[in-house]
Amino acid sequence: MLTETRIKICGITETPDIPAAILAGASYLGFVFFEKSPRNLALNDAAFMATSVPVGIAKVGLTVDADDARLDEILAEVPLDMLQLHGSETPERVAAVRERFGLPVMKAVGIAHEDDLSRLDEHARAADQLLIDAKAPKDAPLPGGNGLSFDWRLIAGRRWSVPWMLAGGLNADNVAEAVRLTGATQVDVSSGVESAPGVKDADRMTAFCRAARG
Ligand SMILES: O=C(O)c1ccccc1NCC(=O)[C@H](O)[C@H](O)COP(=O)(O)O
Repeated sequence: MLTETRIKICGITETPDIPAAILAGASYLGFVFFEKSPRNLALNDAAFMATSVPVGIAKVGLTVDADDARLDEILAEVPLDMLQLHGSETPERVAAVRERFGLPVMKAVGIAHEDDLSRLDEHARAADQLLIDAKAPKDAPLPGGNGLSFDWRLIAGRRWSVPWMLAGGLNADNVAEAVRLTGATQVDVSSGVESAPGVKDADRMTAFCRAARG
């Protein structure tokens, strides 16, 4: 059976990005709560934006090594459907966040070499979904959203016990090949659909979704 590729557009920063991303074909929208990011959202802005997301489109809150107090603060204001943990959270921390906040958790795992793959297995035991991303270089300003890809052959033919999403440096020109090589049924993009860091571009979102679905 053919399944349509599900798409997450991460780093939504403006309210008009929401209908543009949904019209393009996104099923998940990512809201970044990380101060160092050009896509960081103030809680009141995110809360306002969340009101314009229709039911059926998942609002994903991205945090980096956030403690319980920070997650409490975010969730008190912003009605999210899923948390994306994009720092160095352990499987134990992932399990604790699921338990305490009662939301599905997607754990981002950075891949650069074969050695990194064991972390996917460990996190598959704790998280609801995996987000398989490029490992950020040591001197990168951000732990994700850098527009860098990894060698997709590292995960070709591999499967995990939970749903997973391919991320890292995807764009309209390479996503079809990435899906073909890895067998991903879900993909995530941020920089590849921007005209500048933090500025989403409607035409790029449309081209990306079209290419992802072949
Ligand atoms: O987008 C950010 O600014 C960001 C900051 C801190 C951690 C993660 C961040 N973004 C993650 C993503 O947007 C995606 O989930 C993924 O890394 C793909 O990003 P890109 O390579 O830019 O498509």
